[in-house]
Amino acid sequence: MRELTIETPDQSYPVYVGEGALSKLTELFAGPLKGTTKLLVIADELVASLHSEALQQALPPQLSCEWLTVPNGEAAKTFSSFENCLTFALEKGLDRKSCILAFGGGATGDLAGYVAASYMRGISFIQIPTTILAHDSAVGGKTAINHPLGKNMIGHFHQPAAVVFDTRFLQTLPEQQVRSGFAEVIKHALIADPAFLAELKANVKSFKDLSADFLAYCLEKGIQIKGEIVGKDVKEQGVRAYLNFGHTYGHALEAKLGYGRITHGEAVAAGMVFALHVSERKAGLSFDLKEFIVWLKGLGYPLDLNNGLPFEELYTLMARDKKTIGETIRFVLLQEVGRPVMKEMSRQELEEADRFMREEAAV
Ligand SMILES: NC(=O)c1ccc[n+]([C@@H]2O[C@H](COP(=O)([O-])OP(=O)(O)OC[C@H]3O[C@@H](n4cnc5c(N)ncnc54)[C@H](O)[C@@H]3O)[C@@H](O)[C@H]2O)c1
Ligand SMILES: O=C(O)C(=O)C[C@@H](O)[C@H](O)[C@H](O)COP(=O)(O)O
Ligand SMILES: [Zn+2]
Repeated sequence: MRELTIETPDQSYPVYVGEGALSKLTELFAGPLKGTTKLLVIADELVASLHSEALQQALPPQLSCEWLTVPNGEAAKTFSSFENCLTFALEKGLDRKSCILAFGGGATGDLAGYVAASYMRGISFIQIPTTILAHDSAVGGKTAINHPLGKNMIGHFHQPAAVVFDTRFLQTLPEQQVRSGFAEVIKHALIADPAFLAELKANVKSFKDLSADFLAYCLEKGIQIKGEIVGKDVKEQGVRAYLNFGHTYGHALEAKLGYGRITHGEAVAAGMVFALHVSERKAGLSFDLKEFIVWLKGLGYPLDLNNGLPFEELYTLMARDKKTIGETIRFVLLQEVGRPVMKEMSRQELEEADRFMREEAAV
């Protein structure tokens, strides 16, 4: 197990990552979180059915603990689910010294983090992620639920007190979720580290033979890259937006197709191909996009997600992206691998890239 630290100007917190990380929970409640009155575990229902015993055994026995399961996956990030969590917390008498434990993937983490950010104007929470993708979502304090008109539109920045990432949970992840999580690993490599991208391409030809050691290395790398960026710009006034590479188009696909119909990582993978294509035209990127697409397809990423979707509707959704200022849609592009830049996009440029996805990337 490794300990990484996320340092922001206002706070710093540990990320424990590796086999057995759960054992850190007792230390946390004897140390920085001493004085906690009550725990509330908000758990993905599927994750609870697979792994609740392991978490139960790792919790400090002296603390009273309530459990609430929420729908698995994206269905957790709704207004009604948010309200249920708050009602449950009130009924069970959580106070300002209580602590929420988010147990599941990014969807549960985003929901539970938002509940923690909102309850009594903010109580502490710990992320206990169970997916590969959550090496991204559990770090950095973005919490949110979805709105039918846009992904993650309602939320807060609220940093966890700690991230306890026990990689033993990953053993039960289905391949589609491994693929989804790896899209964010690839994103971290693309925006920050060409050598890491080369390692990924050389070592990951299929998700079936991914070694536990290489996976652990990828998770640490991703967390380090993300942590460094978040530390410079917690509330996304500047460089943090680079972590949104591939997300403007990706989020539009997720919203249009219906949250949870495709995985977040699948949407981001398509969004990255879209953004790389634009980067070649607009940001001077020199990149073998064809080879990259072949690699992604070989790994099973579907790149035809816009099939049958009118561009007009994707455009409306992209225009509502959080990076949009006034009428101007802004995209994160790459000048080189590891050198992102923000650019304003015209409707014509977006339409051309959407056509590229339909006619070239997908075939
Ligand atoms: N806050 C952030 O910075 C941030 C970053 C990236 C993504 N996100 C958000 O995270 C969400 C995606 O997260 P995710 O990919 O973890 O998806 P998820 O939470 O929807 O989980 C995916 C599926 O895997 C199942 N699952 C989770 N852990 C499992 C395990 N150990 N074994 C078997 N099944 C398991 C879940 O029940 C679910 O069906 C999206 O909503 C996305 O917007 C947030
Ligand atoms: O942490 C960030 O900043 C990111 O952009 C990470 C993304 O992978 C993540 O999907 C995030 O939730 C997207 O943020 P949003 O502000 O576009 O909703
Ligand atoms: Zn993401």
